[in-house]
Amino acid sequence: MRVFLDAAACKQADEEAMQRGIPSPVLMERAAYSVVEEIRKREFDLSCPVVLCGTGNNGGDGAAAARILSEMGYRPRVLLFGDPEKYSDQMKLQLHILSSCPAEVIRCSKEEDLKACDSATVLIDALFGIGLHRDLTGLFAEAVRYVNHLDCPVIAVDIPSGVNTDTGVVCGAAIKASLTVTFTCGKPGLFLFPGTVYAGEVVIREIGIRIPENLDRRRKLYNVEESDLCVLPERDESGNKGTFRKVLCITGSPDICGAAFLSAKAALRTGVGMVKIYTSENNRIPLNTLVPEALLSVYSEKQWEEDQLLRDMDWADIILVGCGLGTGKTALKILKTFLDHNHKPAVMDADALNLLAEHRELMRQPDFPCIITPHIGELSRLLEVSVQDLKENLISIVSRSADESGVVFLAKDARSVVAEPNGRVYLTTSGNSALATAGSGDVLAGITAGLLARVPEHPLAAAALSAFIHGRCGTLAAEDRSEASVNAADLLDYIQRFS
Ligand SMILES: NC(=O)C1=CN([C@@H]2O[C@H](COP(=O)(O)OP(=O)(O)OC[C@H]3O[C@@H](n4cnc5c(N)ncnc54)[C@H](O)[C@@H]3O)[C@@H](O)[C@H]2O)[C@@H](O)CC1
Ligand SMILES: [K+]
Repeated sequence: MRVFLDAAACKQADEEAMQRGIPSPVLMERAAYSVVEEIRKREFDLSCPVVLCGTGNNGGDGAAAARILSEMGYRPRVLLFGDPEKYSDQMKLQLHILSSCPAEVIRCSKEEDLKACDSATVLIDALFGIGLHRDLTGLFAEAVRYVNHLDCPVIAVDIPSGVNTDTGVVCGAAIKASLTVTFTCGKPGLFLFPGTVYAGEVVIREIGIRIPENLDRRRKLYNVEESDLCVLPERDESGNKGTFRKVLCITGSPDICGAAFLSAKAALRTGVGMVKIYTSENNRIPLNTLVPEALLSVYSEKQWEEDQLLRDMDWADIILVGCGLGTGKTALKILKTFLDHNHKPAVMDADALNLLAEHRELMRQPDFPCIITPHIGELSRLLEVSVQDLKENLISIVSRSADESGVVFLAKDARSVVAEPNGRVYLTTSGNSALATAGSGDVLAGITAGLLARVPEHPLAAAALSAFIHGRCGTLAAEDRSEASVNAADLLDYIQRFS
């Protein structure tokens, strides 16, 4: 499991390191040295390294890196930006040490000064790090645009200047780096879009700063790695299909069958013992053909009976509701019955959430372990928050909503966010654009229900691991095909690697 910290948590970690007695210049020396090491490892042409320094400690890292390069025999050129009166103490100290080294230092005060970057063979971006707190304007923004047109490797120190550490949002303009050397741990902005595109390759370097124990839980994000799959229980060699639990999929509708197929098949591939699909009678023949392994319980729109659904719910250990369910009158009756009577761990997806958004009187804290799996559009309707706002503040909105609603959120986006009420928040980085295809969400819902069947008492683990597995399936499928040509049904073939 990796951990990402937001800007405030990084500052707290820095301060605690200094309180433990590690002086700031020591931390800065390690930070700068690790940047130089990563650059040298890649054998870039170092005949003309150019370093852009801002006024804060990120600039101090840049100045220290320039000094280390000059001590190694290179001839760096250092471009200083911003008002010298605003230099941080560490920046002043680093400039003082640099003054006795054979490095060319240029103070940039106008656009024309940017031409000093033209001969760069490697460019080190140390304008702003985690201390960025407003949009780039004036010469800072000009410098960023200028650098982004140069044809040389660009190495960002800690984070590409202009990228918001917590959200990945570009603040006016941002450096497009080929490599980012970041310190201590990942920052969300390096993995969220669009920041991740600006960061290029991300290397995390230890510099002797510990992750604080007493962090506000919203400041710390968890990131699933393959090794975390070990939390899933071993499969019982002597088990029967009952051992591996029964999932009821309340999915599909008179006009939609594919969602019922994809979610049921994904649950089966994840290791569920038995799947029953409760669906419209129109889907009987195609589902019998597509998923012969699943039991079917079909209803007629004209003669819908609550008792049949209640019996099926009673049969199940885990319930998945919503994929392709529709939002008509029968779908609403089905959802009401589910909400009124369910006590089993459940996953709510797609139309179950759309119906909730339309019939807000149905919303209440569930008294069963519940995961909801909305995409951004569904989340926007459910929370009555704009898509733009969600895109820019997904982590904070989702974690707050999980606290307020008492359900585990798996908010699907290019980087999915999983949050449990008053608990951990996960950021998923395993996906790619292959997952942005119709039916992909149904596969995810099925995997989530399948994992919930394995760890019914741990909905957070089920949600976080399913987002990870789904993302990995997208990556593996794209390796065999291409990101553009992967279809949702293709993802089913890769679930087995993780089951
Ligand atoms: N002990 C520490 O604190 C360490 C800090 N380190 C480096 O220090 C960085 C953080 O340093 P700081 O907190 O000084 O912050 P930054 O160096 O990121 O920048 C802050 C400075 O930029 C100004 N500023 C912010 N946004 C601006 C904008 N849009 N336009 C113009 N000026 C703007 C601020 O007023 C401040 O003067 C880290 O990212 C990392 O690179 C590393 O050396 C590791 C140790
Ligand atoms: K930077």
